[in-house]
Amino acid sequence: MTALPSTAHLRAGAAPTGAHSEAPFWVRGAAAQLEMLASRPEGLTAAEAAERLASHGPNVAVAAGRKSLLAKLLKRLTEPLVAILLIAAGVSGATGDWQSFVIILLIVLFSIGLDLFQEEKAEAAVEALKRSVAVSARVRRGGQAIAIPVREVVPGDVVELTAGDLVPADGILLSSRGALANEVALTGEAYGAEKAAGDCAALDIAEATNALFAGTSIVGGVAVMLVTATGADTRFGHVAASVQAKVAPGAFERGIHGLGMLILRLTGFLVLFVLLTQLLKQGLTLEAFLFAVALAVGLTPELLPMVTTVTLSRGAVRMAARQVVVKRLAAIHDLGAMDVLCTDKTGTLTQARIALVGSFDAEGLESPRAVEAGRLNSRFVSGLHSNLDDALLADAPADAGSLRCLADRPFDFDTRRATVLLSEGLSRRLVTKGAAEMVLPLCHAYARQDGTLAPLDADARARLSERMEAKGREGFRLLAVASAPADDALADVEEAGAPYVFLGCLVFLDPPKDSATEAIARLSAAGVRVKIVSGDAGAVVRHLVETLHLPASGLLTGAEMEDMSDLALAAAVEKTDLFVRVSPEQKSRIVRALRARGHTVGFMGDGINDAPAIHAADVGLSVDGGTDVAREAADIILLAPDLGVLADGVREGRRTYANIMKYVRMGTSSNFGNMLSMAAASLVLPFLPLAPLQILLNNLLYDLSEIGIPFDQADEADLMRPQAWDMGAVLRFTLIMGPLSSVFDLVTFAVLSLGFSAPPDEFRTAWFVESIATQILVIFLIRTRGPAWASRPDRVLAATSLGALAVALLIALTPVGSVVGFVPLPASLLGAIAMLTALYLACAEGLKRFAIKPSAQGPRSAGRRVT
Ligand SMILES: Nc1ncnc2c1ncn2[C@@H]1O[C@H](COP(=O)(O)OP(=O)(O)OP(=O)(O)O)[C@@H](O)[C@H]1O
Ligand SMILES: [Mg+2]
Repeated sequence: MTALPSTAHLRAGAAPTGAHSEAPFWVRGAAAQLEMLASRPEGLTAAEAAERLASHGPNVAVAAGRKSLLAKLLKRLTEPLVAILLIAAGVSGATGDWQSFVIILLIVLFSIGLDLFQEEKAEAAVEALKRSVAVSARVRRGGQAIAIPVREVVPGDVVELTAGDLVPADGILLSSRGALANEVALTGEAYGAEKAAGDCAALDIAEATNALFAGTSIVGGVAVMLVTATGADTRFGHVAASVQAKVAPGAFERGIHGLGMLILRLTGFLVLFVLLTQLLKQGLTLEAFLFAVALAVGLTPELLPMVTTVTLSRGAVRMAARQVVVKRLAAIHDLGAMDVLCTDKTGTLTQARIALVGSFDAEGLESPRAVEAGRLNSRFVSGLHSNLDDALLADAPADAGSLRCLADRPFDFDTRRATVLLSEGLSRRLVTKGAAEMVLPLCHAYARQDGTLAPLDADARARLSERMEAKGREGFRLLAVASAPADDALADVEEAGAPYVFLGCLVFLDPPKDSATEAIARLSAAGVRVKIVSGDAGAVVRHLVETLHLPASGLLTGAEMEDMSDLALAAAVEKTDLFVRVSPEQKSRIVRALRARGHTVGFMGDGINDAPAIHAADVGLSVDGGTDVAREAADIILLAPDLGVLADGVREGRRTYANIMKYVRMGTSSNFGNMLSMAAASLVLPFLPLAPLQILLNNLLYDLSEIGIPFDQADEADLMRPQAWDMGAVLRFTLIMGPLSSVFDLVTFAVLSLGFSAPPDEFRTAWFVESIATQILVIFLIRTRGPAWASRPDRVLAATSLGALAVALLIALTPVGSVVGFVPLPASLLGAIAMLTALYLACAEGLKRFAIKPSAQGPRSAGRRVT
C-alpha cells in the first residue's frame, strides 16, 4: 500500500483525486481512503452526509437540470425573428407610433408567455414522473443500510451493491463476494470484470480490480464500496452517461425536425419573395419590412417542438395514471408504433409466486438429499438471488449447523448454474444447481436413495430426460442439483472437471397469470404480436402458452439459434413466437433480427439478463420491481407487472400520437396554404393583405385555439393499429389541403377586391376574419378521418377553439379592433365571408378522406429507431 497522502485531501472526492499527478485512488487502498474521506465501514451519519451533499453538490454527472424560466424567456426574446420584431417595435415607437409599439410588444410577450407556461408545466410533470422511477442506492448511514436517491450519494458513503445494481459513483471495494462488473460502457469489454476487495497496484483503470466506477453495473455477486468521487468528479461519469443515453433520435423526432426545417426553408423563401416584390413595387417601407417579419413569425413552426413536448407530456401524465411511466418522451410514439412485443415469462405471464412443490431423483423417487443440497446452495451462494432461491429458502431450516461456505461461483446467465464449496469438519464438497442441460453433462453418476452411486449411463440419462420433459409439459420449472467431493484444493477444482454426482431435480411451480390471456388478446386486437423470450425450458413455456390459451406458433431454442446466420434468424423470427433457453445476448439478437425485418419492437423484462434486449429494442420496457440495470435500460416502466397495463399504455400512446398529427395537419395545411396566398397577394395586391399587427394577432389567437388539442380523443380506428410517423402521409395531406386553402384565399381576394372593391382597411378586416375562422374551425374536420359530425371533440378542445374564435370576432367586429386597424364591415361582406368559410369547410370535409391516409396502411418500418 502506498503512503498516505496529506490530510489536505479530505475533500478527495471533489478534487478529481489528483488523477494525473499521483496514484489513482484504488492504488492507495481502502484503509487510506477511509481515513482520507473521514469515513468508516458502517458509513457516514445522516448529518455528515447532509453536510457533504451541501458542499459537494448532488451526484449527477452533468449538472443538467432545467433551464430557469428567465433563461428560457431570454432565449425566446433573442431568437432572430422575435428580436427583429422587438427592434421593429422599437423603431415604430421611436417614429411616434406608440400604438404599434405597445401592441407588438404585448402580443409577442403574450405568445412567448403562453409557450413558456405550457412548456414549463409539461417539463415539470415529466420530471416528476422520471423521478418516481429513478433508481436508488443502498448506503449505510449511521450503521444502517437505507435506500436513497442516487443523486444524494456523497464521497465517504458506504454503498451496498448486489447483482443487477448500477454503480452510483466511483469507489473502492471494502468487501466483496463473487462481484462481477459490466464495464462495457468504459472499456468496451462485454464480459463481466471480476472485482474483489484488496490491494491493486495497476495504474490502468481497466485493471483496477478493487474499484468500481460510476456508469458501470454489477452483474454478479455482492460488493460493499466506499465512495471516493461523485458526480462530475467521477472518472467516467460524463462518458458513461452519454454512452448510455439513447442519443440517436427516433423516426418520430427526426420526422418532426425534418418537417420543421422544411417549413422553415419555405418560410425563408416566401419572406424573401415578399420583400423583393414589395421592394420592386414601392421601395422598402418599414411596414413592408414588418409585414415580412410578422409573416415569418406567423409561419415558422417554432411551436411545433413545444407542441409536441406538451402533447407528449400530457400523454405521459395520462399514461402514468394508468401505471405506465415514460422516461423518454418520444417512446410514447414508439409504443404506439410497436407491432411486436417480446416479453420474458416470469412475472408477466406468470404470477412470479414461485413455490417448491417437490423433487425427484434419477429413479423418480422424492429426493430430500437434492432439496437439502439445493437449499445449502441457495443459502450460501452470493450474488443474484433469483426467486427460485427465495422459494427454496422459504421453508428451509434457519441455520446450517456447522457447515461453512469456503467459496462460491454465483449464478450467471451463460453457465445458468450456481456453485458453492462447502466444508463441514474435514470434509469438503461442491454443490451446484442450475438448468439441467448445464448440470447433467457434468455428472458421471447419480445418487440412489440408500446413498450408493450408480453410473449415469445413456439409459439413465434417457429416463431422466423423459421424466424432466414430462414435468415440464405439466408446467413445472426444474432445477438440477449435483454434488462432488472436493479435496482441500480451491473452488477452481471445478474447472478441472469435478466428479459430480447427480442428486435430483427440484420441482417448482409458478402459477400462470390468468389476466395475461385477456391482455394478450387486447394487444393482438390492437395489432401487436406478442412473442415470449425466455431463459426457461421449452416444455415449461409451451405448457404456459397452452394453459393461458395464447395464440403462439413456432419454437426456437437458444442452441438452434446459435447455428443460424443473421439472415436465417431474421426469416425465422417472423414465424416464431416462442424462444426458449436463450441467453441474454440471444435475447437482444432476436430483437435486432425483428427490427431488421422492419418491425417496431418492444421488449419487456425485469432481469439483468433482459437489459441488453431492452436496450436494443425500439421501446424498452421494464417493471417497477425490476433490477436497476433493466429499469435504467428501459424507456418505459410499468408500475404493475401486467400486460393489461401495457395494452392501456399502447392505446394512450396512439392517442397522443394522433393528437400530435392533428397539430401537424393543422400547421402544414394552413401554413402552406398561407404561404401560397401571401406570395400571390403580394404580387397582385397594391397593398399588404394584412397589417403586421394583424398577422401577429392572428398567430396568437391561432396558438390559443390549439391549446386544447392534447386533451382530445382519438378515433377508435387510430387506436386499433400501430401508428408510426410517416412523412409521406404528412406531405400528401399538405399537398391536398394546402392548395385547397390557397384556392379559397384567392377566391376571397377576388371577392373582396373585385366583388366588393373593398378599400385596404376593410379588405384586411374581412381577410382576417375569414382567415382565422377557417384556420380555427378546420380542426373539427381534420381531427378525424370519418365524418366530422360522427366524432365528438373533447370539451376542452371545443372550448379553446371556439373561445379563440369568439375573441377574434370580438376584436375584428367591434370598435376594440380599431387599435390594430380593423374597421366595421358591411353586412353583405360579412355574409359573403360566412358563406366562403362554410364553403371552404365543406370542401375540406369532402377532400380530407383523400388527404388522410387510412391508418392501416402505415408502413411498418416507419417507427424504426436507429441506435
Ligand atoms: N438462482 C439460480 N440458481 C441456479 N440456476 C438458476 C437460478 N436462476 C435461474 N436459474 C437457471 O437459469 C435459467 C434461466 O433463468 P430464468 O428462467 O430466470 O431466465 P429468464 O429468461 O429470465 O426467464 P423468464 O422468462 O421466466 O423470466 C432458469 O430456467 C434456471 O434453469
Ligand atoms: Mg426473467
